[in-house]
Amino acid sequence: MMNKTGDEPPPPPPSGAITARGLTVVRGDRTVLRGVDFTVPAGRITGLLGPSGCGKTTLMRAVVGTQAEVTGTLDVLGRPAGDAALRSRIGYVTQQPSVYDDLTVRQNLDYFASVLLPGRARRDERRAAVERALGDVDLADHAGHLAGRLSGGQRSRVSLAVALLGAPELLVLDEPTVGLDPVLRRDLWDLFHRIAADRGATLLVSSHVMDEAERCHRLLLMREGEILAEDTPEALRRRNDTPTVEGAFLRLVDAANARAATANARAATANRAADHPVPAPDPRAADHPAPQEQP
Ligand SMILES: Nc1ncnc2c1ncn2[C@@H]1O[C@H](COP(=O)(O)OP(=O)(O)OP(=O)(O)O)[C@@H](O)[C@H]1O
Repeated sequence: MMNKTGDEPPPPPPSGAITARGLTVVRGDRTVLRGVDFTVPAGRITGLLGPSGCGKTTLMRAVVGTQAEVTGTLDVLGRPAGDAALRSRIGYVTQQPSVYDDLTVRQNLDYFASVLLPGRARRDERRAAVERALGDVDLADHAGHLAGRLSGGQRSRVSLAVALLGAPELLVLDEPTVGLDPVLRRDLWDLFHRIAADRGATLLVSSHVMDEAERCHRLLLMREGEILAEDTPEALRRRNDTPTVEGAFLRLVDAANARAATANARAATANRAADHPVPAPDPRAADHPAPQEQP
């Protein structure tokens, strides 16, 4: 209830950059996310890990506000997900690099900067944003190269540079390292860490490669539309008594499967009982009570 006298302080903002409670998403006839709860802390790199099809992209789309049929509570940077005020505060890189192959790296950035920071009055701001983004992703030396002639890793970095143009507080990166060789993957992860450390930005990065888990400050482990666990890699390894996050994930999957099997067995027993109910007592029996057992 609002306090009309204004003598009560406003509620504190949620502690995480992202807080989800009972988040549910239906796509077509499928419930893809099933009432999930999670928190993404500010200024850290959170890895969203799980097998293909478990709902990582759907969760990210809900966070950036492009997903329909979302229910539950989802706060992003202190506002409800999808709020118009969040648009310039979030950078989103989809799985498909969204760059124009027939433009140079700089032309791509100039174009997206003109959409993000329109108008003559902002020309200097645009130039500065483009230079900063080129430097952030270490592509200043390739600014004049056609995007279509770049390697996969360089194209990924152009997509990332586009997302960095508006200096977003939250970066949502959907499988940014997929298809890259180990050296390029390591370089990109180093870049993510620099962005988090230098800018204090929050990163939510999805992957289905478990060894990338070790590079994150914190993890959300997903499976079949549910969050199996959220914690640091170290805590997940320790708690599940395994040397790798992959081992922890497999143990959590086994435990979830065992719980599901128990629940299914209980439901089957209840259904059988419903199909073969115990007959109601015959009211006539009350007139002729069964003989009592004698001690
Ligand atoms: N437009 C859609 N309509 C109906 N179902 C969809 C749609 N898009 C995705 N799905 C389903 O939602 C589920 C989750 O998909 P999602 O893309 O979120 O998974 P993911 O974990 O990101 O997978 P990947 O790692 O392969 O990208 C999948 O079973 C998929 O078939």
